[in-house]
Amino acid sequence: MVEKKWETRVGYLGPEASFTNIAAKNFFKDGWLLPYATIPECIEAVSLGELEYAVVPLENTLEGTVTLTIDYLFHEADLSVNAEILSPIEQHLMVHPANAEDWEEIKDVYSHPHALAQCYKYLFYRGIRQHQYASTAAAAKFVSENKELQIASIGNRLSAKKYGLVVVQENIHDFHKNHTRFLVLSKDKKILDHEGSSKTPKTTFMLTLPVDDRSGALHQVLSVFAWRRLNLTKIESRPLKTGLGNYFFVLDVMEDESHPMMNGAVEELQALGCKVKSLGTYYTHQTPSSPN
Ligand SMILES: O=C(O)C(=O)Cc1ccccc1
Repeated sequence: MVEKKWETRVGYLGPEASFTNIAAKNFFKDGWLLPYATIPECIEAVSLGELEYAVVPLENTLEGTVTLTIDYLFHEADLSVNAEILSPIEQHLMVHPANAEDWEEIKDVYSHPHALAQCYKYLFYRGIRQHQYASTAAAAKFVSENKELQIASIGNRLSAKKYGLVVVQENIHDFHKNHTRFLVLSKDKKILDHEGSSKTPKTTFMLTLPVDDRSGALHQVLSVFAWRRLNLTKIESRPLKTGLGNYFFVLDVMEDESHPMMNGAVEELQALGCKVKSLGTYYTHQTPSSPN
């Protein structure tokens, strides 16, 4: 492969034509985009210095957090968020052209767990079995290579085109307001400003509560933000993996981490006995719906 030294190396959850690929292409118009088979491999490539940036899915309106991403960022990696990309998501059912006529007979469908979950009602009422794949595009590729299995995949129109599949049912996601939030990650704390980005700073914190298990600890954490009028747009708990009842929290705050109120909030949280880590401040970039 010819090395394109002058370009920014950007990894994404691949293969080509995944939703993540479309989001990454929209944000890094001149980047050298490199597909990775899994989210951890993509994140790891940034940690190892093989890539400057990784683009990975974080959260979806219908199915919530991509736990693999958030858990890997907490437990395994030390990266910062430089931007978030919001993309409208439409899920289509696609099959190999050889199975297009009898597509209604198909009983097995492959896709990323979040894509399957976004179409839960559609699949459930038709008695279709779900099979998880690392990404929607990887599932489309698998379907294209296995026409004798009479299977379908769920994903975007570009992946159908790329892997030679036929869309047999459009927009099968259960709710219409379907968006996915992708993160742009790197080793450095910085805001990647993009033409058309929101310019509204958002900061993501990860924190653990004091170890003494005192009652009202989470209430104290929330009040640190509340009295400073720092607006939280998300709080989520995830297992610390050290025992039942032990969690870390992810908080999104609509402010720049260098703001004096944010410095004060972090200091107060530490004084309460919390361990706090900021993943950095970033802007939001919205993309149009998936290309055809
Ligand atoms: O990028 C993809 O294609 C993925 O499989 C992750 C995903 C799944 C569902 C919606 C958006 C991204």
